[in-house]
Amino acid sequence: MLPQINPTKTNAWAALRDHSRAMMGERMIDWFQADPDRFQKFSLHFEDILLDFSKNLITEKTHRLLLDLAEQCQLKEAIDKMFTGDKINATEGRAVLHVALRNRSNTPVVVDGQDVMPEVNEVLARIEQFTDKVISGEWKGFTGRPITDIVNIGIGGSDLGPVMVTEALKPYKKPHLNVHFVSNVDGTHIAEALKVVDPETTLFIIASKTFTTQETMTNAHTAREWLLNVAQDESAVAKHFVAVSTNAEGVAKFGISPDNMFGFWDWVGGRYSLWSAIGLPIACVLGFEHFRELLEGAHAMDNHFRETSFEQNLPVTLALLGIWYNNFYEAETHAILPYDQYMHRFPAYFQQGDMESNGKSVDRAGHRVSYETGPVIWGEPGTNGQHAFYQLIHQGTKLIPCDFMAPAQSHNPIGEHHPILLSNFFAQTEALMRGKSEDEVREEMQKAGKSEEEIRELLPFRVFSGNKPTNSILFKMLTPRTLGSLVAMYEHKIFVQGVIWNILSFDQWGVELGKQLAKSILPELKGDAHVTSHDASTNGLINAYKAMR
Ligand SMILES: O=P(O)(O)OC[C@H]1O[C@@H](O)[C@H](O)[C@@H](O)[C@@H]1O
Repeated sequence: MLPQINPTKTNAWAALRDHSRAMMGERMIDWFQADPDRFQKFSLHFEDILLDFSKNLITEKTHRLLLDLAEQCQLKEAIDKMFTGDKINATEGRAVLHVALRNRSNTPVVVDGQDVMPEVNEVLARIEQFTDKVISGEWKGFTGRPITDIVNIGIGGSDLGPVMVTEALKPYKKPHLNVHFVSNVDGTHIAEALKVVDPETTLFIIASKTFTTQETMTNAHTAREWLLNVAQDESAVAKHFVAVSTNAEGVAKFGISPDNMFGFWDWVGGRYSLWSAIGLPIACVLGFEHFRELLEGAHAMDNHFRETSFEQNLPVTLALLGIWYNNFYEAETHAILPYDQYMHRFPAYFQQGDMESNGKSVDRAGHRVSYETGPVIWGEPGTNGQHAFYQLIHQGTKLIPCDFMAPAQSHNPIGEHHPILLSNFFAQTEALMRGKSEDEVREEMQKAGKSEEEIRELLPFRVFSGNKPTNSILFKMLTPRTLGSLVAMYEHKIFVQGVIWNILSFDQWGVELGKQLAKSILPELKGDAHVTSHDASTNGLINAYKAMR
């Protein structure tokens, strides 16, 4: 169990509250002018990753107080508990050990008196054997042809991680294998996927921790029918379907033999599962060697997180900065803005990672919290975002802390593309920090020959207040290892924030109610009977649907 400390009752919180008041009106640009070492003081390195957090609304005092908060909330003890298999997912009575899945040092990790590493290694070895067979063409479909297409059927954590990683690491993809992802229960999703694949050469991976998820089971049955429609022989299922799950019974019931099942364990949370057999599509299309490098990168970040002082610790630093804005500046959202097209699903991945983890309003004792917890996470790749929503970040009324991420080297160094992309990456954080004063706008307009009247009219619209906080995360190149480290960095950031907010980050009861109600509504949609069992709005909508269909 994690310690239960109300963060608002700590001395550090009170000090931060006073300090935040004293900080009103302070400007980052002045701090940069006053201190030539600000960048050195507020930047950290980890392998090929540089985190520059100097463009934040913090002084050395703020930093110290935030570090005090981490100490006073017993973060160190909490980290040790996670890594040593304590059942910190209290409402489900489970350990939280995605770190064991990528524990490349292979040191024992004990849960309920048993080292989990032999089992972890065994599944990894099976993944390697299987992916080698698929990639080499040794694995054949029901007519003896090798696999050309992999369709992963899963949703939430059983989809978002593999989608994000296979997109991010596309340069490492095996050219003769295509991967498709079907998650939505909307028939359109599977229909469109099936249009472009051939039943003789398609392998379906049914990925579901529980193997009961309605969307996944519905899509899996549709895929099975589609295959059997052509194959006309039940034995084809074994050649075209494999499962990734913790539910062996459910998998067998679906008709997939245990030989074609890759297991994982209840101590792997859905949104932390890409490192487990849920990563099977990743290993299949990138090759096991690249999947292993991804795990190694994450493991290196795990070691950094566990062993480095909070002051030098990347995930802890990101987490504390997030708390600073969330709890002392009333920021409600946080943007993740990768300047890398391959990372286009990275913000969506951490929407689940962060919001499903820290979107909680009761503390670890079950009492309603009196302070803000997890922010809304959102974002799009740069530079697209610049031409869409950056207007609000620059000139809107809301404070939006942003993480800007970019690789120094592109996998596609075509012409001037990468320098242009990076010039935007650097320019945006500079613009957000500096802003543009009235004097600067006036001077610029005068130089452009504008009349005094024009200047007076337009000036307020052309001013940028600046002083907007950003982190810049610059890394050498988007390799499997670096991606593994970046993902683990954000996972640990989420963990640190959950610890400090005294909430439980590893359950997700909030997704249950809608599922329950949908189950009771589904039978009501059959037939023409007028529905009256709900509130007036829900009844009205269901009856309108029945009249329209
Ligand atoms: O892997 P499963 O069991 O099909 O679950 C998929 C998703 O189901 C959702 O209900 C959960 O909120 C997610 O955390 C989970 O990843």
